[in-house]
Amino acid sequence: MRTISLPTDEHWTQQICHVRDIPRITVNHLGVKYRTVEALQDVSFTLNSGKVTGIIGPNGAGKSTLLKGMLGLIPVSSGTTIYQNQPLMDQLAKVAYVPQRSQIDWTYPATVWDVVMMGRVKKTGWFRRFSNVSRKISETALERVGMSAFRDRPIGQLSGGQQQRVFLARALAQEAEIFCFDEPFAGIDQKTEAVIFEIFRELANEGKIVLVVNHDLGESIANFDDLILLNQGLIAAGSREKVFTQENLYRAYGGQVIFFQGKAA
Ligand SMILES: Nc1ncnc2c1ncn2[C@@H]1O[C@H](COP(=O)(O)OP(=O)(O)OP(=O)(O)O)[C@@H](O)[C@H]1O
Repeated sequence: MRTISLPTDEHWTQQICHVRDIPRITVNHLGVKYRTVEALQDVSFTLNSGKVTGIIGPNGAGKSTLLKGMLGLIPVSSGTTIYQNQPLMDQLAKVAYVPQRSQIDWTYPATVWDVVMMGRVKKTGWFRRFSNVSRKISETALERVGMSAFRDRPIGQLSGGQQQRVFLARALAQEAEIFCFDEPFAGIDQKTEAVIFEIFRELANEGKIVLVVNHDLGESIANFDDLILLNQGLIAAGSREKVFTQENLYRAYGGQVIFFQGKAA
C-alpha cells in the first residue's frame, strides 16, 4: 500500500504567510469627478508586485485621472487606495511618479544631473547635502538608462526619448517600491521604448509594482503582464490574456479598434 504524506499545518501556514506577504495595491470603488465631468466611477482592482501592469483605454477614458486619484494628487469623490494596509497617499515616499511630458516644464533651468538628484531629495531631506551614497545611486541610475554622457546638459535641450530616459533615471534613484508612469512612450523612438520596457521588467523581477499608462494597443501590449482596461469605469482588470480580448476592447473602444489574430489594429 502506498502512503501519501500530507503537508503539515506548518507547511500551510508558511504558504499562506508567503501569499499574504506579496505587496499589493488595492483600489476600492474609486471615483473622480471634475466639477461636472464624472471622469471615473466605481473602479476596483488589485495590483500585484512583480508585474508590469498597463492602463489602457480610449482618449478621455480616465487613465491619467486613475493614476493621480490613486496617489492622492487630485481629490477623489469616492473610494480608497490601500498599500500594505495603509492609504497609498500617506506613503508617497515609496512611490516614483513620472507625469505626462506635457505636464513637465522643460524650460526649467536644470541639468540632467540635477533632475536625477531630485530623486534623492526625499531620502536626504530638503536643504541637506547629498551623501556619496546618493551620488553613486544617481550615477548608477543614469548609466542604467544610457544617459551618463549627457549629465551636464540642460534638460530642455534633449530629445523626447532622452528626456524620458532621464525621468526614468530619477525614478530609479528614488529607490521606490511603486513606479507609476503616465504615457512614457508618447513620441519616443523604438530603441528607447525597448530600453524602458527592459528596465520595467527588471523592476518587476526585483518585486516592484510597475504601473504604466499606455496608448498603443499594438505589439507593445505583449510587454505587459496585467492590464487595466478603462472607459470612465472599469471594463476589465487582470492578466493580459484575460483582459485583452475582442469583446472587452469592443466594450471600451466600440468600433474604433479592429481585432485580428489576437492583436488589436
Ligand atoms: N483638470 C480637469 N478638469 C476638468 N476635466 C478634466 C480635467 N482633467 C481631465 N478631465 C476630463 O476627465 C476625463 C478623463 O481625463 P484623463 O486625462 O484622465 O483621460 P485619459 O484616459 O488619460 O485621456 P488621454 O488618453 O487623452 O490622455 C476627460 O473627459 C477629461 O476631459
